[in-house]
Amino acid sequence: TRSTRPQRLLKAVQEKAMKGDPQSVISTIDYFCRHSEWAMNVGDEKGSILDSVVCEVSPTTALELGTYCGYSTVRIARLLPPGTQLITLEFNPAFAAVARQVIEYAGLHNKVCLVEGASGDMIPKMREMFGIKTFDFVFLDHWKDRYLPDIKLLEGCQLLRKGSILLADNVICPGTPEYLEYVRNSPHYKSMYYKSHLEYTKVEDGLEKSVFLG
Ligand SMILES: O=C(CSCCNC(=O)c1cc(-c2ccc(F)cc2)cc(O)c1O)c1ccc(O)c(O)c1
Ligand SMILES: [Mg+2]
Repeated sequence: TRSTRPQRLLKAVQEKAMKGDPQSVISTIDYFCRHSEWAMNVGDEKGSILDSVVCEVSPTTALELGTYCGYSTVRIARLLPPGTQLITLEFNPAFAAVARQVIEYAGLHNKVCLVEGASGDMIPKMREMFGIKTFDFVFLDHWKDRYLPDIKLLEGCQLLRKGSILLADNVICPGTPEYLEYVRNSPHYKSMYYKSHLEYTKVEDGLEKSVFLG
């Protein structure tokens, strides 16, 4: 049967990237998505903004919602010091299977814990599963209509603390209107928009960074 796009992306990584070298995994995926097949990774342009926010926050506990092929997982984990933990949640088992191999190929499996499941089910289990008190950093990149319910769930489960940083992908394209309206108008968040482009295209998109004020 025909291979899937994530499988073809993984093959490109295994054939062209340097094993154990996160930057070469990132560059290989970006090249594949620009020159072979577009894929919904955060990409290099928004990825640089993601890098700068991760470096600024230097989180000890981080959560990613929506792993896909593991591209942003590798981007985040490569910047985390030893002893820190990135938990990444993926709903789709086929995506998760590819992501595990991309993360492993980059040599970052000791910093990342990939959990398969729906965010709505898994977020309430985070504390008991991982001994997490609160998340310093959350990257939202999963189903766009899950962004708002999931941050309300994070608040409800006391998994955010004063100063926790949320960074949301695709707030323009495909768009997350309810989420944007909430974080930009809620007294519990201070929000700012980083204008950019949809990965590998000239279409406008951007990242929204929101600080939880408690
Ligand atoms: O990860 C998933 C599956 S949905 C993939 C989300 N991402 C997108 O849909 C996505 C889409 C586009 C895009 C596609 C076509 C266009 F024409 C334009 C833009 C770009 C992106 O950057 C994206 O991130 C998940 C679901 C539930 C869970 O509870 C969970 O934990 C995870
Ligand atoms: Mg995205």
